[in-house]
Amino acid sequence: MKIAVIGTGYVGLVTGTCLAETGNTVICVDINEAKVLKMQNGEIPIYEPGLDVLFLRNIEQKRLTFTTDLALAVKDAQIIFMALPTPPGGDGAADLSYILGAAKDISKLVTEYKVIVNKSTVPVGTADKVAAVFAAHTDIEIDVVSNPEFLREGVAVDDFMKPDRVVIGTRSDRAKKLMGELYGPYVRQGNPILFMDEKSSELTKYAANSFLATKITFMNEVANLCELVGADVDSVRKGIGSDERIGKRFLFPGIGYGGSCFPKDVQALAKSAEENKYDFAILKAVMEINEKQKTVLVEKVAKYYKGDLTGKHFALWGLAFKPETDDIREAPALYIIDDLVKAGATVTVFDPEGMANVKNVIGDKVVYAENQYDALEGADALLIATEWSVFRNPDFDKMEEKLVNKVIFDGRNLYDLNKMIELGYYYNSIGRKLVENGA
Ligand SMILES: NC(=O)C1=CN([C@@H]2O[C@H](COP(=O)(O)OP(=O)(O)OC[C@H]3O[C@@H](n4cnc5c(N)ncnc54)[C@H](O)[C@@H]3O)[C@@H](O)[C@H]2O)C=CC1
Ligand SMILES: O=C(O)[C@H]1O[C@H](OP(=O)(O)OP(=O)(O)OC[C@H]2O[C@@H](n3ccc(=O)[nH]c3=O)[C@H](O)[C@@H]2O)[C@H](O)[C@@H](O)[C@@H]1O
Repeated sequence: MKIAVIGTGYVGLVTGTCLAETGNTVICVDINEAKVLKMQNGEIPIYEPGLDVLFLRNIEQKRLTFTTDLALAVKDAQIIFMALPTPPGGDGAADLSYILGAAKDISKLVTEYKVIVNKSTVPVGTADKVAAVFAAHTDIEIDVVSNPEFLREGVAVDDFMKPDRVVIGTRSDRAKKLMGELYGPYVRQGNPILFMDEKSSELTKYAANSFLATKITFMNEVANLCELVGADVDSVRKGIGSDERIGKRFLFPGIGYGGSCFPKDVQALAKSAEENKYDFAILKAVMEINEKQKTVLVEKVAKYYKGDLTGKHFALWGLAFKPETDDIREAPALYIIDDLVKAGATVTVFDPEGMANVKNVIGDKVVYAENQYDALEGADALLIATEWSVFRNPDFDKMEEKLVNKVIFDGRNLYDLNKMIELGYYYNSIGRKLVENGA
């Protein structure tokens, strides 16, 4: 099939590349000229494991092309995907200006039937709004379909190629048929395509993200309680996760959920409820608790230094909001840096992929180390904000040579408590026993 994808961010580029991989001809459009030029030259603009191989192969086989020319992309496309930003507006509701603006631009270019697919995360009713934009500018028949994306950064290719489910919101049989054909290759293992109406599809996306954010938040609360009562959150996590009704995944406590989606989507769903005069109380609690959770690591640090961090120097491992991505949007590490610097401390950071993006945002607020061990040079303590694999089994001898004190504040529970006792560390993690003085 001939496909156009508008927006080549984390979702658009993965969507375009993976659709090309199953034999479709895909043209991707972006307004960022520098980015498009890069991609035309075979350079991938984001770090996403496994995507580079597919990206290059499909460019080489001429199934995947890039342009800034919307008219060129729209011309032959049977299906047009919009994978555009939906950031929070001033009031927390999703800002639809990218979507509605692109819809208007596309509506002026269509000359025959097309399926317009909204892949961005958008509030209930957006498909109707997009359809209204088209109706205002063209008489050509189109169908607007809601097809939310559930991929996770870091494993996006796998999530797209083998999705748990594909959700397609449309009441048009013609659009249903085309979308069903397009997604056929991705559901061969029996994972379902769930057809539903547009509104249910739009709400499914927000409900999924908000449910997952709630699950994490619940565990963060359990972890905080574990510390107070002397229980171990790892044991509790396994204890409840073995119950299939609860499930093992997304039960890891930490320093608050971050990223470009959970924070904005929970907020947008709460706003949507409010607009419909519904008090979605649990979402308000989730947001409030998550704000608090972002501060727990620095609070532990402050307590250890009796409230005075002036002149202290810290190493921070992990900047990306999660491992295996260079995405730093709403990364807990950024809040930690802010709090430490405000308290008069200095920070040296290391992240395998997120350093360039952080430098663009906060410049020389911190020192950037060449590798994880250099980051420890002269540090009073190490803080861990992201669970990259390279941090899981480090060379503790090397660490000891560089760290001024054997002190670790771990926001991701990477190390075994007995090992920390054996190595003689002060080790403060989330929801687990505090290790100090070899016990
Ligand atoms: N990042 C993720 O893991 C996921 C994101 N989503 C949703 O997908 C949507 C897109 O998210 P991301 O890919 O993360 O965004 P992004 O910010 O990474 O990418 C958006 C891209 O759209 C381009 N763009 C902006 N206006 C344009 C226009 N008028 N024409 C062409 N290109 C334009 C930007 O230059 C940028 O390259 C959002 O609604 C998000 O909530 C859904 C599932 C996963
Ligand atoms: O709509 C989106 O953008 C996407 O949002 C999340 O994906 P993503 O943000 O890439 O990453 P997750 O793995 O979900 O992690 C989100 C945040 O939750 C945190 N988290 C996750 C799992 C866990 O057990 N504990 C925990 O604190 C992570 O550290 C991270 O800060 C969802 O998992 C995807 O299904 C969805 O498509």
